Amino acid sequence: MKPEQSTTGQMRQAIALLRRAALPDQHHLGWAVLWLMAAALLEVMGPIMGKALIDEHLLPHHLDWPRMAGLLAGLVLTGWIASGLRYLQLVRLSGLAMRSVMRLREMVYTHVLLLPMAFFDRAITGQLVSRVTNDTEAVKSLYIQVLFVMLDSTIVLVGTVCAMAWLDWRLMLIVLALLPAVLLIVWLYQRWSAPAVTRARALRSEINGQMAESIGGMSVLQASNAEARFGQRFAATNQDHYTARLSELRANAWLLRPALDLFNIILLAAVIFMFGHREMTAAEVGVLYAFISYLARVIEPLIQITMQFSQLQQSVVATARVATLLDEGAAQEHRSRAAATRAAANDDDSPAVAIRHLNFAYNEGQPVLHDLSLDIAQGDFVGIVGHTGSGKSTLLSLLLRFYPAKHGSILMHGVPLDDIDNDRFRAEVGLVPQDPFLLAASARENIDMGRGLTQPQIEAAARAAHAHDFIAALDQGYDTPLGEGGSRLSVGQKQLIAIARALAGAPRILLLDEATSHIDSQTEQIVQVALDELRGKVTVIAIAHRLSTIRDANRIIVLNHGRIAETGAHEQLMQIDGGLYQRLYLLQQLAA
Ligand SMILES: Nc1ncnc2c1ncn2[C@@H]1O[C@H](COP(=O)(O)OP(=O)(O)OP(=O)(O)O)[C@@H](O)[C@H]1O
Repeated sequence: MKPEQSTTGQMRQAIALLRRAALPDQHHLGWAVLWLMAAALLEVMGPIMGKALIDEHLLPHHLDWPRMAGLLAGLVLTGWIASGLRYLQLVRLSGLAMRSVMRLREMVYTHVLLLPMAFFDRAITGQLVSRVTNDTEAVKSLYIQVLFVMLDSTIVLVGTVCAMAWLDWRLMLIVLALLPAVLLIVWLYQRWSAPAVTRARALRSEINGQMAESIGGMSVLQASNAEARFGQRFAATNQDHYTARLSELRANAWLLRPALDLFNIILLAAVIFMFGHREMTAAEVGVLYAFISYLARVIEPLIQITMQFSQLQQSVVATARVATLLDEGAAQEHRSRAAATRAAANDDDSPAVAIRHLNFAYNEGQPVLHDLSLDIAQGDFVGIVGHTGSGKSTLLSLLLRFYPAKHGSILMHGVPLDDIDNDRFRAEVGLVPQDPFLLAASARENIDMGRGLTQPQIEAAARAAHAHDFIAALDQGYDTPLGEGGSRLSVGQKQLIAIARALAGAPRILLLDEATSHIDSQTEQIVQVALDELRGKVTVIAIAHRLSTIRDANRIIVLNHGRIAETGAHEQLMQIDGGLYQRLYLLQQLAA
């Protein structure tokens, strides 16, 4: 991920992203501001009507009943309409916020799907998931808690101060002069409670982390009889979280509320004192009433605005993190170069794979592959072996276009890899990974992978992978849910489904990345038979730690420190006395 930005940079990023996410709903924002202003105006009018009722009718005993009833009705109605408007705006903004979160999540997820493999070498899964779930959720609080509350409070504050100034500007100045004390109280509260808030938040993630870790490693945990220890660890973290939350609440109960209540009384006393100092005329009693009504409306918005600052900070940081992720460059887009692709599709003579002087390094100055050149004929079965770290998976990743081959070239059926458009490339090249990634879905869905294949196509692929019999024997056949990660199947069965999935796309080239490492010998034999049946029809390139898997390959490439050390069929390589392959083979025989 990119380095952290400055606060202004983050703010700019967050605002740009918010605008992008809320673009289709922009008119709602305009209306929200308008209605909030109307609500504030109505609220400010209430005490003015109260003042008129006291000063013009009650004190002078001028009992003009129709006008008094009108003022009273106005008092009730303005308050009622104002709270109605505020509620409607909250609903409108909540809708906008939730739609923005939905759009953002979609944007982030689809973007992550397009990121190059090099990104995932650096990324931490938990953090990425958190970007899609928690950080996008922070956008909602940015709209509702921060924007709504701040906007609402500012409008009410400005409106109230204006009304106070209209009633008695000197009194208004006194109230304004005392208000910074509210800011001081809230600032002190935030300083006092901030460590507890941060700690509570960190402990909440810790609780989630412990839970996820325990569920993920349940078999190891139970097998090691570690339930009690993990339970104690969890209880301790839970207790810490409780304590942190408690100190947060204590700061609120002991400092914030009492101090603000006290301040409210001081302000009230100051206003009454000022009135006492003047010769109070009957007309001023109404002003006193209006001022007292306004006091609460001045203090509450100020508290709200100040309290939102820390939330604003957190939301901006989270939103900026999402923006940074969206700024990550997507993988190179491979557009259709139709002419080249078509020409190659008809070129039956060119090798399935031609590698020319290929050099590769993940990190500059640390080469992994050195000047590799290799031709693989169509329909060949080629095995790649070598010590751990010799570059086998790297070569496969380059063949799969997970990383761009910057030095040297790779051609498939005569076309440079970069010139084949994405859909065609993914249809032509199938992959069976070491870890057969299965969805928590049915066997059919796991083979289909959303390609919309027909049942005969799925069944044919399953038969070719020798997976049909065990799938058909499941209680609901192809529709049997396989459980999370295929938990209802054995490792070997999962691998056969992964092979069926790769074959279902009718690839011209099939890549196997240590597909037999974790399976039993019996399933390995099934895989061998399946591969044998593909001979001549599909080009198979298989990395194998288990040399028995590729023993029958037409050709075996032995890699050593990123270079081709030996190449030939099994029998030929076994003839090389002291050769790398011979040693690897004999070692495995000894171990067996
Ligand atoms: N994503 C990566 N980023 C940086 N270096 C990497 C990355 N993947 C592999 N390497 C390095 O490249 C070298 C070759 O690794 P590679 O995985 O290709 O070897 P391998 O022959 O497939 O090994 P194994 O049999 O253990 O899977 C190793 O030194 C490894 O540390």
